[in-house]
Amino acid sequence: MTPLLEVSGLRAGYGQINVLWDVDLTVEEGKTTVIVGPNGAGKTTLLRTLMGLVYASAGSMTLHGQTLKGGKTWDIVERGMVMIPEGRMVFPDMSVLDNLMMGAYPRAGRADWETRLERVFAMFPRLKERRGQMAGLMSGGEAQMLAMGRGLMENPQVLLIDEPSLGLAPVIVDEIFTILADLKAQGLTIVLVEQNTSRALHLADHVYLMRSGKTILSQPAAEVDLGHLHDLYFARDGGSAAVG
Ligand SMILES: Nc1ncnc2c1ncn2[C@@H]1O[C@H](COP(=O)(O)OP(=O)(O)OP(=O)(O)O)[C@@H](O)[C@H]1O
Repeated sequence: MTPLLEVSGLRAGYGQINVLWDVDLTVEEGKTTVIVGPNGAGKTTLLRTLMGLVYASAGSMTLHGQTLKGGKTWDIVERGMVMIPEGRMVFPDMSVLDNLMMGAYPRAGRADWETRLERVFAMFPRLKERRGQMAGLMSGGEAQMLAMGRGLMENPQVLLIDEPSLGLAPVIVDEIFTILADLKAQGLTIVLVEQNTSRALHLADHVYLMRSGKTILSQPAAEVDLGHLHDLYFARDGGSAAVG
């Protein structure tokens, strides 16, 4: 069976700086793929390249067997792939409800948006309570939930989510991971970038470790030896970016 998302020999970067070096990644439908790796390994760059936000200079990336290369972000969202970026990028001067409705603008998000809004409110009751509040006034955890809710309003088949637990209190992290587990149980395909390795491993079907712009380990989650993963994670080596 063709994987839902397949990346092979991917190179990408910013201007003259190459960050990703021959990255390979296979994401099976309905599975949760977790990407871990130290700061600067290129995890965010990989997600941004998949979404057409960073230029891919070599290699291939396909969604449902069709190339993503050269695709516009808007079109990639229409094709069912949605990214929830790191840093809870919400529109601070818009209400919670208007932020959520931004997710209903792409064509993929327009059909049945009322049903999806109800589902998002059921998943995140706090967003329902605060639907009239300006998003800029929300706590970090609420803003993360809003960013996730907006992504879900886009009706994704594949959800790319970048460090959702970053800087949040443990109790909020628990909530976020419970929601991710629910989404997984509903059959959503998830690609999760996370520094909280042990939490992420509980959710994962497959794990990739990235270092210095390369995927240096690819393993079914059930086979991952956490000690070995940590050794690879913290091993000393050179920098992550090079002029290429
Ligand atoms: N807009 C940019 N312009 C130039 N270099 C960038 C840009 N964004 C990221 N980089 C560089 O690309 C490399 C990989 O960064 P990236 O954010 O992808 O790593 P990461 O694994 O997601 O790290 P973190 O866990 O800290 O978020 C870093 O060396 C970073 O400085």
